[in-house]
Amino acid sequence: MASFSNATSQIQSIMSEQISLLDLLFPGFTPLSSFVWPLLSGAPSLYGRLLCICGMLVLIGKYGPEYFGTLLEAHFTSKMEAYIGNDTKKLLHYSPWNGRFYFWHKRYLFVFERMQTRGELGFSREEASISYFGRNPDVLRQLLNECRQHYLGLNKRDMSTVVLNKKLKEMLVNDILEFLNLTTWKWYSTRSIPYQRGYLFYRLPRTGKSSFSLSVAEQLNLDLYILNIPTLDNYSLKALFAELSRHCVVLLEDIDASTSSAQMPALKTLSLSTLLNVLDDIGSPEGRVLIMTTNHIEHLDPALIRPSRVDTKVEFRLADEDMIHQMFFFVYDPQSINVTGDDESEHGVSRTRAEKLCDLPQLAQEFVAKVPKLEFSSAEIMSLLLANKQSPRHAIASVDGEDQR
Ligand SMILES: Nc1ncnc2c1ncn2[C@@H]1O[C@H](COP(=O)(O)OP(=O)(O)OP(=O)(O)O)[C@@H](O)[C@H]1O
Repeated sequence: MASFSNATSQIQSIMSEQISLLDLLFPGFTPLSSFVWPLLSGAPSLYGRLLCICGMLVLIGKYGPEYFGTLLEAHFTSKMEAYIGNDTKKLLHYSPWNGRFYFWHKRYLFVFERMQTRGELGFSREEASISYFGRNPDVLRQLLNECRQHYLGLNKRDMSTVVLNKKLKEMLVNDILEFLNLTTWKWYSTRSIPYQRGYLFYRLPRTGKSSFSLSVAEQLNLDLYILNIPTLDNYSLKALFAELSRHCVVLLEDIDASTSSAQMPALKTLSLSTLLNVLDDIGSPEGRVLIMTTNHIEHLDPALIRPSRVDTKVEFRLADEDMIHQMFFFVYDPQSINVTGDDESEHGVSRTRAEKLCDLPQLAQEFVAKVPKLEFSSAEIMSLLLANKQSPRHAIASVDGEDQR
């Protein structure tokens, strides 16, 4: 026992020299150790000491991970924080979520955290942060740049890849272009009319409503905000609209969810009156192109789509002759035809590229003639063509199940 006490007092004296250094790394080390050492060295019996050690281990087990986690975060990680909605110069897909997860990227360990906090006056606000275990802020910057590039790419959609009836597409693009014209802006401002334009894309699912909206923003180089109505509440919608940038496209998807609570009763805390107020807010940024989409126009409250809020209603229909024709050429675009593909040789005779291109208009006609008009969505026809992307003949054959392959 005496040797144990001597050893502990020696350790104590060595430790005291290094204490100031440990205190730098572990704040609170001195008061804790000055409390623990007397217990360990002065307890009356071995059992007493063992009891103290067990007590300490329990305490460390309970509070240690959190304490060391906080220490790690404070001293050994770099962190970037953002309030949701404070960056108006980027594409934004808004889907509220709370939680934290760890991930590896390029040999670094990162933590992504998203939380909802109560700000002043009790308003909730969302914060997001990314930390990594290391002290070089460039690593975080690189990660964010990569995420941004990836995200921008995800929401890019070239207008030529969205097949709509030619006349309808032209009408829509011209309408938006005219709205964004400087002369139009002057016209609105001299008459003190809010410089905003609203569209409702409605009717059938999988007909390209969202894809076309993305392509409008891409084509006209406008900031795009995609808001999914079922995931929004009153506060987040207001906060988002307050942060919109000038000249932007706001895509409100599944707008019927704002007037019907049948879909997600648990999540739905967005009221129609808030939505209407936000849309009418005269403080909204100028040049806002609002696009609402729905597959159930009959469920919409008439107030939501009255003329001052929605200027143009566009019905997205099933594929007509013109669209089927366009889709055929889109998939078998001459530039992308595989000229060496086996399926392109007939009766064992290999055919030249020029010969195949000559056939395309004829094949397109056959395909258009076979596909029933206004019966299939663009997505359905596209998927049939893509399944036979190496061979237009197989696509034609598979329209009515004639494909013998
Ligand atoms: N007109 C089209 N041109 C090209 N691709 C299309 C077209 N319509 C649909 N697609 C394809 O089908 C998929 C669904 O399209 P999209 O989400 O744009 O349709 P939507 O009308 O918005 O559907 P929903 O109402 O179900 O949200 C996408 O992968 C898209 O590429």
